[in-house]
This record gives sequence, C-alpha cells and structure tokens, in this order.
Amino acid sequence: MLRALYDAARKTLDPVHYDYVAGGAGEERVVAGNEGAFDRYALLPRVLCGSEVRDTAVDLPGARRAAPVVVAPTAFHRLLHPGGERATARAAAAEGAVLVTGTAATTAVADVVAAAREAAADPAVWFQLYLHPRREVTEALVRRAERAGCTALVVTVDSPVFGRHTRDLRNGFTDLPPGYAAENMRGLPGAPPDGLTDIPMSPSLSWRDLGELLHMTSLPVLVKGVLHPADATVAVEHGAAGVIVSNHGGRQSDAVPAAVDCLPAVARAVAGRVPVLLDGGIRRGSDVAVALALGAAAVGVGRPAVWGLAAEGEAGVRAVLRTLCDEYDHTLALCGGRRNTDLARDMVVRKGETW
Ligand SMILES: Cc1cc2nc3c(=O)[nH]c(=O)nc-3n(C[C@H](O)[C@H](O)[C@H](O)COP(=O)(O)O)c2cc1C
Ligand SMILES: CC(C)CC(=O)C(=O)O
Repeated sequence: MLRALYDAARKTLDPVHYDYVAGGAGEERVVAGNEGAFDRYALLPRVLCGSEVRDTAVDLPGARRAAPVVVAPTAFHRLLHPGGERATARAAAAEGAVLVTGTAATTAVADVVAAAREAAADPAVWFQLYLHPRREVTEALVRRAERAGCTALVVTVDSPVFGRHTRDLRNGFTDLPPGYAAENMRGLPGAPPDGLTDIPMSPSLSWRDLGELLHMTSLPVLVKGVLHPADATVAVEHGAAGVIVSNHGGRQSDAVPAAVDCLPAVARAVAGRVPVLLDGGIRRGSDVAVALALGAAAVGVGRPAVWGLAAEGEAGVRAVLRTLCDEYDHTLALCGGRRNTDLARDMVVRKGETW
C-alpha cells in the first residue's frame, strides 16, 4: 500500500524536488545501506505469551505517545506540497505521533504548532535546531520554539558542514526558489532580509555549545546524529534528554555504517538513562520492531512521511503513519509481545546466522 503512495509521490513531484528528497551524499551507498540493513535482520518470535490487547505506548521527552513512530525533521514541505508543514503537523497530531519541525521548515514554528492544535487537543511538536556559531542566533531560534509551544528540542550534530548531495549538485538545486523561505530564520540576527536558506552549519561547534544550549532552555534536548557509542555517553553526561541514532538518511557522510547497525552499541552505552531513538531506512512495521528489539524506544521516519505528503498531503502522511503503526502492532502480536519492551535483544538475529 505504501509502495503506491511512494510511486504517486514520484509521479507528482518536480523531478528536481524528487531527487532532493530521495537522494543523499556521494554515491548514495548509505541511503541504500540504511534500508538494506533491515533486510539482514530477522525477528525470532516468542510463542504463547501474547495478548488480545497490546499497548504500544511510549514515554518520550515532553510527550507520551500511543505508538513509537515519530516524524523526523525534513526540510521544505511547502515546496513538496501546497499544504506544507501545516498538513504534516495536522496529520501527525491526528495520528498521535510526535512531529519534529525545524530550522529548515518553510512554515514558521508557531504556525506549525497552531495547525497541530487544530487537529488534536494534545499534540507534541518538537523543534529541530542547527546550532549557530553565534549564540544569540541559536538563542533566538530556541525562544521561537519555546514561545510556539514545542515540548522538546532536537539538536542535529551530524552536520558540521553541508552534505554534498550528488543529485542536487547535478540538478543545480542549491537554494529554495523565490517565494519560499526557511521561515524560522526570518529576521534573526545575521540572517539576510529575505530570510532565505541561511541554515547555520559550522565545524567549529563543540560539546561546549551543547552545554550552552542546555543552559539556555528548560525544554528537554535530544541529540540527533549520534553513531559512536562514546558520543552517546558524552551527550547523556551533558544532560541530553534523548539520543537519536541517525546518519541523516545518508545525506551527510557516504562512508558511515547503516544507522541500525550502530544502534546496539549506542543503546549499551546509554544503558537506559535516556530514551534512544533511531532513524534511517524504516519502511515497514517489522523495521520498527527490529529497532525496538535492538534498543530503540522509538523510531523516526523521514522520507516515508515526505512521500505521503507529496502524494496526498495531510491524508498521505496520515496513511503512512497509520500503516506503519498498524504493521508494527501486527508484528508485535506475531512476536508474542504485549508491549514494546517485550521485544528483547535476543529476538533479533542476523539472517543466515545461528545464535
Ligand atoms: C528531504 C530531507 C530533508 C531533511 N532535512 C533535515 C533537516 O532539516 N534537519 C535534520 O536534522 N534532518 C533532516 N533530514 C534527515 C531526517 O531527519 C532523517 O534523519 C532521515 O530522513 C531518516 O532517514 P529516512 O529518510 O530513511 O527515514 C532530512 C531528510 C530528508 C530526506
Ligand atoms: C536545508 C538542509 C540543511 C536540510 C537537510 O538537513 C537535508 O536536506 O538533509
């Protein structure tokens, strides 16, 4: 069913915009590797221990949600569908999923939260942030997110420099077309007056900047883009409220492991102190189950939500979320589980290997 939505997105989108979403860095080995990694894992069910009633709820920073699927931050929704980030926000809220909006949204965060509130009484919108080398710019973004009513911040740390997206370079897609802007950057100190994509990235950022961010806000802060277990430990020691294992959907380095292959070591390092999330390559409910069994509390979906948006707007994003969550619940039942935590590490094996 989702295949049809993805095909519809491909048909609908301007090919340059399609390439922006589908593509990644370098030869796109990591884009392919993220999805391919799930094909190497298999689930080993337990039997005669299930339940008619399953509870897939999860406690995340600033939000208890009914299912462990989060909409990962992706840029430029208005470019991909006229409904833009408002449509995504309504869909996520209606399906009870966390939406991560962010610095590169083409709709201001206050409008995104307002749209979510139209669709549900208690939505959860998090704000993804690229730290700016100028502290006052970061602080201005944080205040915008706080004032809007976001319940957590997500700081992306895998982007010291822009990724080299091969297809975008080939297509000459290096900035938003006229009429679109990264609205959250509008009017910030140092931003150009038209507010165009002045997304901050700097290789001189350090853990010290994360420390400053944590002092700047009382919102929980999740650190996104961690692959090395030692970095997960440092993030938790600094006070991160969550760690997101992610390689940015293969859009930054094309030489990193598949995200899910990094998850077990990060989960071991974090040792339950804060929730660990995983994004990259989640395409079906059984992928969600594998990630949870390997130590994730929840997963993020980037491209699947965007394909849903491009194909059918709000209804398309809802269909993607509903399908993934329904497939996940069905997989949980097939594994003999009653709740997410029943998916234990010993229930995942590498295909073709004995244990
Ligand atoms: C079109 C697109 C735009 C993205 N924009 C951002 C962004 O602005 N900030 C960020 O932290 N991650 C961004 N990401 C990465 C996603 O948050 C997420 O890590 C990735 O998409 C997960 O992989 P998946 O697409 O296989 O689900 C983007 C990904 C895509 C596909
Ligand atoms: C505007 C970009 C910084 C958004 C992004 O993170 C991406 O395209 O992967």
